[in-house]
This record gives sequence, structure tokens and C-alpha cells, in this order.
Amino acid sequence: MKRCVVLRFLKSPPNQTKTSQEILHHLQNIVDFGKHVMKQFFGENYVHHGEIIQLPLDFVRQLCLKIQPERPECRCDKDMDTLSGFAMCLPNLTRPQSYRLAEHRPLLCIEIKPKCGFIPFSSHVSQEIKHKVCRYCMHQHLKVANGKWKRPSKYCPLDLFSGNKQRMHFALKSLLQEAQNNLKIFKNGELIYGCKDDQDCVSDWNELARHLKPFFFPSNGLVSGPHCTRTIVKELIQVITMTLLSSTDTCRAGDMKTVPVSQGRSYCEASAFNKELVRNGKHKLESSGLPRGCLLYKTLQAQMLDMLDIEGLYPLYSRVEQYLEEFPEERSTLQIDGPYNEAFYEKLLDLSTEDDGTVAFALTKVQQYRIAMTAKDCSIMIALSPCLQDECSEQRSVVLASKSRFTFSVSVLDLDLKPYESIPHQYKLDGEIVNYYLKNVQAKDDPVMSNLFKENEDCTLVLHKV
Ligand SMILES: O=P(O)(O)O[C@@H]1[C@@H](OP(=O)(O)O)[C@H](OP(=O)(O)O)[C@H](O)[C@H](OP(=O)(O)O)[C@H]1OP(=O)(O)O
Ligand SMILES: Nc1ncnc2c1ncn2[C@@H]1O[C@H](COP(=O)(O)OP(=O)(O)OP(=O)(O)O)[C@@H](O)[C@H]1O
Repeated sequence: MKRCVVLRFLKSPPNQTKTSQEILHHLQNIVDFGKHVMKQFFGENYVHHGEIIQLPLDFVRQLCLKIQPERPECRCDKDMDTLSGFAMCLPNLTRPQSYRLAEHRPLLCIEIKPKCGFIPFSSHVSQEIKHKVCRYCMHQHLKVANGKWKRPSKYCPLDLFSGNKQRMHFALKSLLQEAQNNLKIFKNGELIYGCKDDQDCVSDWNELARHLKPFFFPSNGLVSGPHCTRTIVKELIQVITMTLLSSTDTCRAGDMKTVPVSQGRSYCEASAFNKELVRNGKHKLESSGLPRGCLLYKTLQAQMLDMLDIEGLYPLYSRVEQYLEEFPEERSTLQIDGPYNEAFYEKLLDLSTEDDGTVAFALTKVQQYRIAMTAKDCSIMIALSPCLQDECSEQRSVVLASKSRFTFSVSVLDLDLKPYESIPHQYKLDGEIVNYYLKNVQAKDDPVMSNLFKENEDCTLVLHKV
């Protein structure tokens, strides 16, 4: 049987080409990080760390020429490495992983980049708004103002991560309305919904329903029209919710709880779902909680390794920086750039937040923050393929829709550890997001604040030194 794999090559800015040895080292770090660290946090079945392979240079060059016209322009600031011949070989996650499928089997794949699913609970947070409105919802306003997206999305990660089906349905519907870079749907490996690049966004529900109809209503029993579209989209949302809540793995860090459930707010004040409830006189948002074995739960736990918030973390980063300035040769002993081995993982398990003033404490928090950042920017891939009742066996995960059934798998991807060097950028961006929100959004919602800004044009809410 033919093996269907994905090849992943390193990219770098044109003036920063690396030697073959450097490329190999970088790829090895990515594989080790997946294998020794992320697998422990997310679980064996959800993470596919892949392996390094060496390919004939001629093949790589031909491949590069072939894919170049397909690459979105906004991603072409980096060039694919064609000089080393090294690449990562990964399973094709657009197809269910649990068992071998016949090649001709139709495939549906939903890719979601859920982003940060909790509100910071750290006492280092200096602005009250950060305890009420999540970063994604605040960031939306800055992104629209900067022209990254034309319209804001109603998606709020806290709804998706709530474990409450109604809230999850709302979150998924919002993603289907404004996919931005948070949702993509592939049919037989081809993008049928979502953004190819920042400009080109497909969001035609009728067209989507046309693609999905054979998956959800295989015997063609449903008439066409807006009712049919709505029914199919509902079926899709239902199936995505069920797969996201399914528990198909266990992991070593499984019982490591980063935060007590009672800590932090479980909803975001800016969520359209929350606002609707408040309008209807209801003030308490249901958060049913996520099943412990599901990928969303694992993702959230890893995200919550950011226990101090960037505001609490930045001074610790500065402490490490100061130490490195004095002892630059210590960088490798501190394992800042790897190796990502068992010892590296073990150090991440110390969840104490009591600062004893040491570099060791600061470093642990910095490394945990980098893991959290990675988990806040990863993607979840749900692969579905229709199956018949008699094909279902114990080894396969199966999800039922009204008129069809699917074998499925859930995986996590884009788990490259965020660089140590990106921490100052995070600090600066956090300030920008919050300041923009306070000045342009909250002030407009709040007449008292609004007048305050009008009266005092010079009033600049600069919260951080940037
Ligand atoms: O900071 P954020 O939340 O805007 O996340 C960045 C993403 O933007 P998003 O908000 O998802 O539209 C951003 O997504 P896009 O490339 O804009 O689609 C990247 O994933 C970026 O990661 P990196 O710096 O390229 O490793 C992400 O940066 P990191 O913060 O994860 O480093
Ligand atoms: N194993 C896989 N199977 C199927 N599709 C994949 C796989 N890995 C990546 N992809 C697809 O390729 C996209 C880019 O992958 P990824 O983000 O890991 O690459 P990258 O090298 O970090 O690129 P970029 O810098 O553009 O994000 C993913 O969003 C997903 O759609």
C-alpha cells in the first residue's frame, strides 16, 4: 500500500541561510521537543513528532519549484531550505490515524487554531480589564484596526474551551462565520473553507454545504436550499463538538493540574454569547468543564503553564538575561535552546510560584511560559472519514451524525517551541493590545470613560515601558 506522508522543510529569511548541520540540529530539536516534552503534556496519540529524513537534492529543488506558486505571498518572506536535503516526515493528519484506510475513502478534515482559552488569574496583572476580557477578544480590535482582518470575529476561545455544548456550538458557528486564521476545512486534502492567505477568504455556507452533503446525508435524502444548508452546518458543528470532547488518550502529565478550577474567570465579558445572556437577564454562564482526556483539556492545561502572565514573567526573563550577559557560556547548560530531553521535561513540572530570587526559579518560569505560548498558538486537526456500521471495531473512534457515521482522529500540530527571544515582543504586544482596547473599545462602551478621553485628549494610557 502507498504511504501518504507530509514533508516539512525548514524556512529562513533569505539573508540568514543555515548550514546543513544547523538545519539538521534545528530539525532534531523540533522532533525531540515533540517526543520528550509535548507528548508528555498532550498524550501519545495526539502528538505526531515525526522523523528526520534525507532526500535527494534534485527532488527537493523540483519540489520547491512546484510548490512556490502555491505559497501565499504573505508567507514568502522566508525561503524553503533546498540546500541541506533534510526534512521532517510526518503522517498526513488530514486522514484518521487509527487504522489504515483504503486510498479512495473520502476524507474531511477540520483544522482549528483555538488560541488562549483562559483569562489570566495572576496577581501580577496590572489592568483589571485583563481579568474580564480574554486576550483573543481584545486582540481582535487591534487586528481589525491594523488591517489584518476586515471584520472582527464573534469567536471567543473561552466558549470553545468551556466544555458546555451550547457555548461550544456558538464558538464553532462564529468560526464558520469569520474563519480568519482559526478555521480551515479540507476535503480529500484540499482546502474548501477558510483562508488560503490573508486576503483570500472563502465563507460561503451554501458552497460548504454542497461539499458536505455527501458526508452527512449520503443517501441524498435532503432537499437543497437554506434549510438544507443550515441543517448540514448544524450537523458539522455537532460532529466537531463531539470529537473535541472525546477522550482518545492519556498522558504522563495528565493529572498535573496547573490551576485549581475555582481560580480565574470561566467566561469572557466580551463574548457575544455572554452578552446575549446578559441581555436576556441571565448572568451566570455555564461552564460544564472539559473531560480530562480530551485534547482541549490537555491544550488548556499546557496553556495554563503561563501562571504569572507576561507581566509577572517579564522581570524573571530580565533576571535570566542579566545572568546570561554575565555568564554567556551558561546558555547551553541552562538548556535555553535545547536539548529538549527528559531532564528538560522534568524541570517543567515544578509549579511553585514562590519566587526565591534565584536564576533557577526564573528560568523554570520562562521555560514554562514558552510551552504555554506554544500551546496558545497550536492547531487541532480533526480528521473524519465515513464508515459503515459493520466496519466499526473497538480500535476505531467513531462519531455518529444523524444519517451517517465517521471514524475520526484528533491531533495537535504546530508544536514548535516558541523562541526565548520572543518574550520582549510578547510583553510589548500585550501592552499594545490592552491599551488599544481600553482606549478605543471600552471607553466607547462606557460613557463616563468616553467623556474622560474626550475632555483630556492627552490622556495616554501607557502601562508598560516598551
Ligand atoms: O501573538 P499572537 O497571538 O498574535 O500569535 C501569532 C499568530 O497570530 P494570530 O494571533 O494567531 O493571528 C501568528 O499567526 P499568523 O502567522 O499571523 O497566521 C503566528 O502563529 C505567530 O507565531 P510565530 O511568531 O510565527 O511563531 C503568533 O505569535 P506568537 O505570539 O505565538 O509568537
Ligand atoms: N502532518 C500534517 N498533515 C496534514 N497537514 C499538515 C501537517 N502539518 C502541517 N499541515 C498543514 O500545514 C499548515 C502549516 O503547518 P505548520 O504551521 O506546522 O508549518 P510551519 O512550518 O510552522 O509554517 P508557517 O510558518 O507558515 O506556520 C498547517 O496549518 C496544516 O494546515
